Amino acid sequence: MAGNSADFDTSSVAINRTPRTRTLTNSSENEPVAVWGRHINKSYGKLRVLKDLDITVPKGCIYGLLGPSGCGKTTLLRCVIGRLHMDSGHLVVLGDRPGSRGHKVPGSLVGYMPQETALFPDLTIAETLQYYGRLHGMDSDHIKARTDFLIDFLTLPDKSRLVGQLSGGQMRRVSFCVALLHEPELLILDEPTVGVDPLLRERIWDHLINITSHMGNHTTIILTTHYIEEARQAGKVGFMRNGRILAEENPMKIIEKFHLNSLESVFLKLCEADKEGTPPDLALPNNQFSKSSLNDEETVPVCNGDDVPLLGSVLEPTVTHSKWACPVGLPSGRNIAAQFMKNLHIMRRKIGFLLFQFMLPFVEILLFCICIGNDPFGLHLAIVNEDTGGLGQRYLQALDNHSIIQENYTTQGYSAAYDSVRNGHTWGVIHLKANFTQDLIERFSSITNVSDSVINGSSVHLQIDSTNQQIGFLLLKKISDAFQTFAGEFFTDFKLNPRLASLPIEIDQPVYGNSDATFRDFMAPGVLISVTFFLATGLTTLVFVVDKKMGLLDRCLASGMATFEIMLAHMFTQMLIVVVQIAVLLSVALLIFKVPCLGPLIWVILLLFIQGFLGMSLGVLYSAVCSDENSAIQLALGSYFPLLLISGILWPLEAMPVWLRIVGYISPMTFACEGMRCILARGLDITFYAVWRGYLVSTGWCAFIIILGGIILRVRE
Ligand SMILES: Nc1ncnc2c1ncn2[C@@H]1O[C@H](COP(=O)(O)OP(=O)(O)OP(=O)(O)O)[C@@H](O)[C@H]1O
Repeated sequence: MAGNSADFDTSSVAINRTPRTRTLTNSSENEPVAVWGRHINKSYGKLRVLKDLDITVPKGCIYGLLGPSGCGKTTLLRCVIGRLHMDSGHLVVLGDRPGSRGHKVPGSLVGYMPQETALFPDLTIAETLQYYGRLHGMDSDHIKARTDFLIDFLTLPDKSRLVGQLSGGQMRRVSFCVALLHEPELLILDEPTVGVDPLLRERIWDHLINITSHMGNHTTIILTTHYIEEARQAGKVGFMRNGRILAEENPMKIIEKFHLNSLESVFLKLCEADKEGTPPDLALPNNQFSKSSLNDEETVPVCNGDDVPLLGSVLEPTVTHSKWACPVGLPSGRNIAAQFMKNLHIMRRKIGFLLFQFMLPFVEILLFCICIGNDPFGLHLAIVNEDTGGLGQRYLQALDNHSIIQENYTTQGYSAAYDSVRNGHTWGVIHLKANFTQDLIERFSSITNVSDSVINGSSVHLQIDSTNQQIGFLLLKKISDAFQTFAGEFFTDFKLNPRLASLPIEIDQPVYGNSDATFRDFMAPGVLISVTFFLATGLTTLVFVVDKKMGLLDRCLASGMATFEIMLAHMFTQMLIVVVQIAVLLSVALLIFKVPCLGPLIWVILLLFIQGFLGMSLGVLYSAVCSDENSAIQLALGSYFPLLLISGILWPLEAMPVWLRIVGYISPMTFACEGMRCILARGLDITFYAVWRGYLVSTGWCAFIIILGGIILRVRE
């Protein structure tokens, strides 16, 4: 690669420019440099992990990063691949700052093998490599050839085996394959030989030496290892302690310099010297970029080529919060497609989960249609009929026998009937007094001169248990309906107009809906919206949480994917499930239970589709906010009921206090629910304000939540 490049002389460094990367060279030896870092600082909260660290990794070299557990090796590597942002310092990787716009670090210039396995257990080995190959823009033939080679080289089992069924060591080797797959210029391997048998470890080292020595300076490798002596095979080792690199040198040279016989002894010696605060006579040999040399003249070297001045921009002042320096670019179709295909493979393996997802809306809407909206029936009422004239009995015969089961307490008396209500055996008492017939005749015949006692004696006396409002309403309605029927017949007998028995209120045909509308008709639009919304939320609530925990998210991002692309791909995949869920919901509600749909079905489907998308966005937001499954599930469950209550789905919004109504109006489902009600029950289409407002607000919420989720994910990275 270097051979193809045009050289630029600088006062302190030489820069080679190639189509893939810009190369920084160490001026004293004219040695091209792959990674160059100075004064790197990084803290996690109050914990200072990297402390003014310097590192120089020559191109085409194997660099062994050695140090005790917790000294900051992984943190440094994650800074190098652009997955962590330094608090301050200068870092140049393959000619530019990691994470800078257009630079494929993180991305295809790097192959990253993290410490944890970070593989999708539901993919086969071949699918795993195919996924990462696609992310790196490799064509199918190339991916296949590399897959066959790597499987053979790392003695992996058949490529159709599921990753989740491999042993720990085999998984680590697959993880190693992923890093090697696209033959990147920089390989970052965090403990590549852990859990690998000595024979294979030797082969791995041979391969690493092979790819660094037989391809010019094309490939540079930085690796960490706990087997300190295996790093003798590296071209350069860096001894790290307490967030600093104590020394960098060729392993054999450093052993010689200290007159010791192992790297371990050298490291001990360096640590002792560091503890005593007297650095051994070794500090960063041949390093022209050491702290002392970072004076003004050298930090901004002049580029005398006619191309982009490189180091001037590279060595800008301290980098802080560079995550804001590179705003989200346009999502890449290739990345989204790769992620989408990967998600489809995983989904295919989870048939049980899929069936469950399709059964859920079926069961929910079925139960709703069966359980909600029907009139209660078989309600026991205690009857005390002391009337002997016959009209009392005639009235009781007018009662709806399906709704009310009459229990005769006439002989036991009123107090026994009352006790039956108190004991919960009946819902109320109907009491007809002894003179009911005579008093009623007098009431109707001498309407101008009726005494209170006649009115009292001719009334149906009712005492009910009103703890259940719906049952109370129904009993009152049935008992008064029965009276009107009975009185109408009574008037007919006397050749009078039966309508005299009715209240003097004429109820005409409703403008919208019908006079026998049920509570189900009121709730159905909201239930369709809320079931779609919450099922979709459930689908995505855990996606990032699980990926984050397993290190999968980190690896995808290190491969050049943007969080936004992962989000979109997840939503596209889950949308397939949501579409089926909507189909199930509508089929059951409209076809089986004949929930009225007077408006165009297409608008119903579209509104549910948007609500599904909105639900998924909310799930993604929960997933972005939470770092473990428990908190994500708690958040999703905790928000379910409040959202349902303030959206006017269970009870009209008009019944809420005004201040809460405002909250209700801005909640994500309220206007959608209103819009849905207008389409289903009123037969309106999208040209009506109450309908298009539902689409507009839902779409606005989608955009807001996706952007917020994207920002939170990016900040939390
Ligand atoms: N995300 C994080 N938040 C807070 N502290 C962290 C985080 N990641 C790492 N640390 C802390 O930073 C220090 C350095 O961690 P790091 O993983 O870089 O060490 P390491 O040298 O790679 O260790 P090992 O060899 O065991 O992997 C440790 O004390 C670790 O607990």
